[in-house]
Amino acid sequence: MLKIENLTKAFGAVNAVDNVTIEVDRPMMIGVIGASGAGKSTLLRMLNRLETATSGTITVEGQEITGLKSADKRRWQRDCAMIFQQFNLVPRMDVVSNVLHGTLNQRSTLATMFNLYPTADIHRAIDILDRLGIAAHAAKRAEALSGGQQQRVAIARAVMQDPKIVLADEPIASLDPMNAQIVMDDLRRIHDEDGRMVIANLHTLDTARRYCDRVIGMRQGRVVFDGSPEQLTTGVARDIYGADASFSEAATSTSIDALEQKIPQRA
Ligand SMILES: Nc1ncnc2c1ncn2[C@@H]1O[C@H](COP(=O)(O)OP(=O)(O)OP(=O)(O)O)[C@@H](O)[C@H]1O
Repeated sequence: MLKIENLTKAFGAVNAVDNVTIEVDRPMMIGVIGASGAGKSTLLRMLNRLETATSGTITVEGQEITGLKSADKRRWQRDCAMIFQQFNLVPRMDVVSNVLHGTLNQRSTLATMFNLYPTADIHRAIDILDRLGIAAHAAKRAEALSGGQQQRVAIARAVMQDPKIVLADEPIASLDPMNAQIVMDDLRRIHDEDGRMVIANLHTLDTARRYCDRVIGMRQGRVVFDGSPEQLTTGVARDIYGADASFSEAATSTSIDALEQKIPQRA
C-alpha cells in the first residue's frame, strides 16, 4: 500500500531524513519514535508533500507521490490528512466551520471565500463531531475549547477530508495525560472503524507500545528499528534514543497507564 524507498531530505549539510526505506502492505497504525531532531517530522512532511524530498520515492497504491505537482499534489494532500501538535485550527471560527475546512481542497475558490458549504457537508461535519463526542461544542469558537477538545476538532477536520492516510505530528505533545489518552483513542478508532492508515510521531514509548501495530524508530535521520510493539524492549529504546545504561523509560512516559486506574475505558 505504502512504499518509501531510499528517501532522503537534506537541509544544507544535514540529512534530516537519510536513505529511509519502509514498506507497509496494509492500513495499520504506525508510531514513529526517536529523539528530538531524529527526522520524524521531516519524514511525515514529505509524505504529505509539505516538504519535497531531495531524493528517493514514495509510492502509495502504485502512485508516485514525490513528483506530484499542482492539482495532483492537492488531490494527494486531500487523501493524506495531517494533524499537528498545535492543532492549527482557526481560533476565532466556530468548530463546525473548522471541520468543514477539511473539504477546502474539494471546493471552488468562490465557495470558500463566501463560506458556502453544501447542507450535506454540514450534516456530515456534525455527524463526525458527534462520533468523536464533541458535537455539543459545534457552535463554539475553537479558541473557547480546551487543548484536548481542539485536537479532537482537528481529528474531525482530518476525517472530513475522507483521507486514506492520517498523519499526526506529535498529536499529544501539548496535552495532559487524560486528554492524551482520549486523543490517542480517537486516532485508534479512525483506524479500527474506518480502515484508515494512521502514522503518528510520538515522543513517548508507552503510547507507541499501547496504541500502535508497528513502531518505527529513527535516529539521526535513519530507521534504526522497525518492528512490533513487543519487540520494542528497553534495550532497543536505548539504541533508538542514543542513550546510555542510565536511560529510563519514565523519562518518555505520559503516565497514560497510571490513569487507567482512575478513568473508565471509553467504548
Ligand atoms: N526547514 C528546515 N531547515 C533546516 N533544517 C531543518 C529544517 N527542518 C528540520 N531541520 C533539521 O532536520 C533535522 C530533523 O528535524 P525534524 O524536525 O524532522 O526532527 P524530529 O525528529 O521531528 O524532531 P522533534 O521531535 O524535535 O520535532 C534537525 O536537525 C533539524 O534541525
